Amino acid sequence: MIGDLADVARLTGVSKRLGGRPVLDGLDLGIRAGAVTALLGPNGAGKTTSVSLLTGRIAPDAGEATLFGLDPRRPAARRRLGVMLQSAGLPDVLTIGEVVTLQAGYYPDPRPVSETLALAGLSDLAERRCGALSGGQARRVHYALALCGRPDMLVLDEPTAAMDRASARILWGTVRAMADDGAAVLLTSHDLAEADALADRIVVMEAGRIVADDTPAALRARAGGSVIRCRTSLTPHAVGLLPAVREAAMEGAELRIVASDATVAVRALLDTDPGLSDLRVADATLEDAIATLLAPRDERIAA
Ligand SMILES: Nc1ncnc2c1ncn2[C@@H]1O[C@H](COP(=O)(O)OP(=O)(O)OP(=O)(O)O)[C@@H](O)[C@H]1O
Repeated sequence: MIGDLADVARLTGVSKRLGGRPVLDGLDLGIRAGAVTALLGPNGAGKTTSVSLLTGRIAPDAGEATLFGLDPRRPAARRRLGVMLQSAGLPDVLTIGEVVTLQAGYYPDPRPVSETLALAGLSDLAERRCGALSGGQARRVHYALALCGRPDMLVLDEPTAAMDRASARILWGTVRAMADDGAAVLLTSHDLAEADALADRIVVMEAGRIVADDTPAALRARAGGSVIRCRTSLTPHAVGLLPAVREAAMEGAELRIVASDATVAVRALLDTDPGLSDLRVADATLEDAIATLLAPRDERIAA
């Protein structure tokens, strides 16, 4: 909630143009302490731009960005921030232990290097040169660099993108522990299973606006009970009028239907289109909920 005292970072009425086009227009977003907030949305929605504004990498054209109550570009604010970006280089000739030691030296109260390496799952790789790392190992080093200063706010941009599931689970566990310890964590991800597993709160952006801001459970509940997929000659509009159908939209060549009662909806579908094929029914997931939120308006028929 905007104005919440527990917000450690905040965008208030922020507008930003990039390349001559409006990217954000009057955006309000507060990031809370002690919680993991996931920023989700399709490519180009404005997630990275929002993160760049909150972390002081760019300044708003209008409105205000604050970090710990200060302009995010102020060193006093940035010292309390740990950031893991998608694209950042590492010095090839230094070892992992050396880059972490170097980075920790910039902070007033850093973690011991051995603790940082352990949290990032890098204890066995401390002597390895950064030029000889796999993509997933390099991501773990970036994670170590983000958390070595014991930050009050941790910003993770697609943190597990190149990681295997085991490394991702280590990261999720330590991120959760830091949030439980009081840190504000802001995460962007295209991995909805990651967001569902980790986030206390999910903010969905589309075209520079916030279209949902809720807990994962509340978002899932919004998608309804079940999702039905099938091939049918019926239009989404016709299916939207059937009993128990909440929404219907094309997804490639298939029709995707959100139903409050799958049995009632399936019976009506089969009665109306005996030629219907490839029928599948599943519980609604977070991915379904977000697909529903982001479906093009003219394809989405609410019953
Ligand atoms: N430096 C720039 N110059 C011009 N346009 C830009 C610049 N940076 C971003 N944009 C545009 O701003 C919009 C939002 O970009 P942004 O990177 O914030 O999206 P995103 O939600 O992070 O996307 P992704 O999921 O692809 O990372 C896009 O249309 C993008 O093309």
